[in-house]
Amino acid sequence: MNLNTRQQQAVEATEGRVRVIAGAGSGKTRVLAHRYAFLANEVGISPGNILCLTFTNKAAQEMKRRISTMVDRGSVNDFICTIHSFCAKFLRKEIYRIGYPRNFTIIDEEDGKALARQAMQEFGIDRRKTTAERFLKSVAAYKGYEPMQYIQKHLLPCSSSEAPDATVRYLRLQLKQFALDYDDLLYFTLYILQHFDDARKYWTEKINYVMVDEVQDCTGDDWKLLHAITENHGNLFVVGDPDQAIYEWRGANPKIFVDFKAHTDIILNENYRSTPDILEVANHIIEHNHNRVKKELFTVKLNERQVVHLHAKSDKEEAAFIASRIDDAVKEGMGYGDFAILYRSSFLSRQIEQSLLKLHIPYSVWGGVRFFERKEIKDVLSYLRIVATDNDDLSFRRIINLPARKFGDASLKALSAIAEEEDTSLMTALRNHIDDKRFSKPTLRNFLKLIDDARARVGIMPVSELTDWILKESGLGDLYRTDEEEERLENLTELINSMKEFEEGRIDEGDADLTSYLQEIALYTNADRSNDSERVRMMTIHQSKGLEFPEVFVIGLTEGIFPNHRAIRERRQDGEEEERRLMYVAVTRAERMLWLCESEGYMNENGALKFPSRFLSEVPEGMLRVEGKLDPVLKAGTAGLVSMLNQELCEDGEKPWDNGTRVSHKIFGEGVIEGYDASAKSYKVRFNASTRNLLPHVLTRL
Ligand SMILES: Nc1ncnc2c1ncn2[C@@H]1O[C@H](COP(=O)(O)OP(=O)(O)OP(=O)(O)O)[C@@H](O)[C@H]1O
Repeated sequence: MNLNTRQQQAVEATEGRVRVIAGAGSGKTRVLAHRYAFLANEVGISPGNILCLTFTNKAAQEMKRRISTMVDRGSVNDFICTIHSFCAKFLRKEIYRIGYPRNFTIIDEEDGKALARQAMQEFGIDRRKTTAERFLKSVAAYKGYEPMQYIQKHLLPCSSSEAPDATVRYLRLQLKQFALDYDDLLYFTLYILQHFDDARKYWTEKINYVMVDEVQDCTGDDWKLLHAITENHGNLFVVGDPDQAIYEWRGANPKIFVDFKAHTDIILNENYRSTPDILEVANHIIEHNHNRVKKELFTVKLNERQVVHLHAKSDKEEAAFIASRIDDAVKEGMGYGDFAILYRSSFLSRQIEQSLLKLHIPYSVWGGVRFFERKEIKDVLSYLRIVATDNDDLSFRRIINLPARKFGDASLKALSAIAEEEDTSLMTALRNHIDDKRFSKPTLRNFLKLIDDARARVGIMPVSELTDWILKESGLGDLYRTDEEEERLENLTELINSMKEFEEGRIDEGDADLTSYLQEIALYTNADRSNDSERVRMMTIHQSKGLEFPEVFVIGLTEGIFPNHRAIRERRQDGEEEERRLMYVAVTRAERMLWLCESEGYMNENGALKFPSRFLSEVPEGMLRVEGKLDPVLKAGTAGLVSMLNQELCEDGEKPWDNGTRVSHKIFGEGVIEGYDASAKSYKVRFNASTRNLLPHVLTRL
């Protein structure tokens, strides 16, 4: 099977709780795929009883592809997916229990923002003060605080009122459309598992084996679901790498993985991806983290080219160097797809893009604007959503005047008032009041007819054909053709291609209907769809997770940018360590050649001089070949900047004790603080007989 002893052991450890701590490039994807095949082929478990969870949709597709080469075709099923898409599948079957229709909608971040804006506007929240994004964060915190209570209180259709504020209003808008965001998918699934015995019995008996990839990036709620779903059989196999935990800032909790009590523990530390030099750089950097499970990666591969520290005089020069290196290498026989350019923050891509364009090097930016978040894609999907259900007010608002139907703000306001009063959706209100003279226009009648005609075609036409039909009949296609934005038409063609792929994938299951498509698509991101084998790939390091490339450039390695000082200021040591893990992820993406790039100049943020990242100094002298003229003064500059930041954090962290705090001193006895001198960092302490100014280290707080 082409596995090493430990990998083999992991594959065959099928029963109970198994934890695999897998270093970068140590073959965890391979282990997961083989384990699935082992369960299906050797142990004889039906794939319908195995749940294999990946971090992204793209990873799920890749996993399916790998597994399909090892098992019968019928064995690759829908239970190889992300946690959120598992929840969507679960809810499609079970959500009726709490009064929701099976064709509930899933709202992504953009949809959420639109709802947020509406709620904020109604409650007069100034959008210059609170952005929709920030508002949504507070909603998420509200939900996450007591998810079960929040569902009962706000999201069950029978739920009763609470004095409305913007958050409550937002939740009502969600309920009105039966719309679930990503958090809700998880919470609703947990809710049903906890509150409906027969549902719990069915699912926990059905799922005999659960395997989870990238488990270090699971949140506490994800873990709750893993425990709930394995309650019956107890077979939970988790794979992850604490050194690659890069989503703590978003609520992931890698500590749960580190503390997980398994029946079987396996460590994979043989790396098959990178050359020894690259690994050594990675090992040296990650060693600087204190909170980690120590594991040293090794490889039997041979070195090819030394890792380079590229130092340029300006970011323009840095970009030009990279473009010309790629150009030369391609002339010597490498492919554009062999290169990846990784960065901490997306603004760093612009300069490189310009240089690549200059040399006519094909490239793609992953996640610039995510494919399914582009305007034209969302417009078409909104049409499809309205065809699927009248309840979707968001989609209605988006398309009712697209193309123009003489339905402006005033009409929308009038219709909204009616819908609110009658407690129906905008679409239903329009249907019921089409004879009202405010709405009785041929354009609007045509719109209703278009939607009804499309609805009659659902189930007869595949989704791809239906979409094509809507583009023609609605006039949307023409609109984009006159838009002069070539890209939009290309994207629409690509959307229809994606639908065809979806239909082909589902042909055996008879599950390629419009609702399933819309639910699936709501979970997609741009990274899920690109076929970039002939292009240089540019992406943030977060997006590079799980990928590998022969040659990698990590750009913008400037202290402050990477590690990002904002992250460190906000989360102190945790922030610094997560930045370092991000660096570790970046370095370990490279197979044969690695460039660590930075340049001189000034920071955008504050105009200060740029200095090389501390991560570069964490690699022992001589291990990196320096390209460019690196003045030793710059290194000293980095050290100065780091210590200044530490100093700042230290001072911030030492909040002085309040006046009145009781303390004791070896000689003077007990006393009470009466003041603090920030410049001397000393306290004024009153003792029985006198007052003294003393430094904190001689005082003990009582
Ligand atoms: N036993 C093996 N023999 C040969 N090659 C292997 C073996 N195991 C894994 N590989 C190869 O090593 C590379 C890394 O494997 P894989 O992508 O599964 O690693 P990973 O642990 O998921 O990495 P990361 O966590 O860094 O994303 C792949 O190219 C894979 O084919």
